[in-house]
Amino acid sequence: MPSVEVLLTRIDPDVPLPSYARPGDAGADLVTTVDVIIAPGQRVTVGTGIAIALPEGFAGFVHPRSGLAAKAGLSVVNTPGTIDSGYRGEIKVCLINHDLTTPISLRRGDRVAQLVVQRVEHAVFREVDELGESRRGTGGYGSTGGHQVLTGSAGTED
Ligand SMILES: O=c1ccn([C@H]2C[C@H](O)[C@@H](COP(=O)(O)OP(=O)(O)OP(=O)(O)O)O2)c(=O)[nH]1
Ligand SMILES: [Mg+2]
Repeated sequence: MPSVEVLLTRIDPDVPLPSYARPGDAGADLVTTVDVIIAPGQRVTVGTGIAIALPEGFAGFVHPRSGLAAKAGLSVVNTPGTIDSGYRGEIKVCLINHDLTTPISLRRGDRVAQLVVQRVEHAVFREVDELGESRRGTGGYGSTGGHQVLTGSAGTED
């Protein structure tokens, strides 16, 4: 796995640094600095205890962890959260409990999300009269099929 040095300071000196659980992992796990109970449907923003300085041309993306998502319904409201290279504040995670009935109890130090560091580029937006043709054209939102239409539909019509 290629690597990039990311400068880091600990806002909270007692929480572990972000770490990759396995050698090929894309995401470094982030912990909550606070104990919190998230009621069904509720959201809460927690600190991770760290601040970073990403090199120019990189961004961090805060993703949920699939295990907690599947087992408990825990996710990130703005998934993935975007950490700009110029941001020097504490990385925070806006967690949500998607479970309809059961609260989620988190303890300080629990790994609640994961940070994926990626190269990014700025687009130079150039307005033109027409866009080039493509096989997909304007088709989207299920235009290729592959799913059953469920009852109680909400969303776009086809
Ligand atoms: O999950 C997240 C998302 C964002 N941030 C921090 C880092 C990011 O660089 C900054 C701004 O994020 P974003 O651009 O998504 O939020 P905004 O609502 O557009 O705020 P701003 O007006 O400050 O850009 O907030 C986090 O700590 N956690
Ligand atoms: Mg912004």
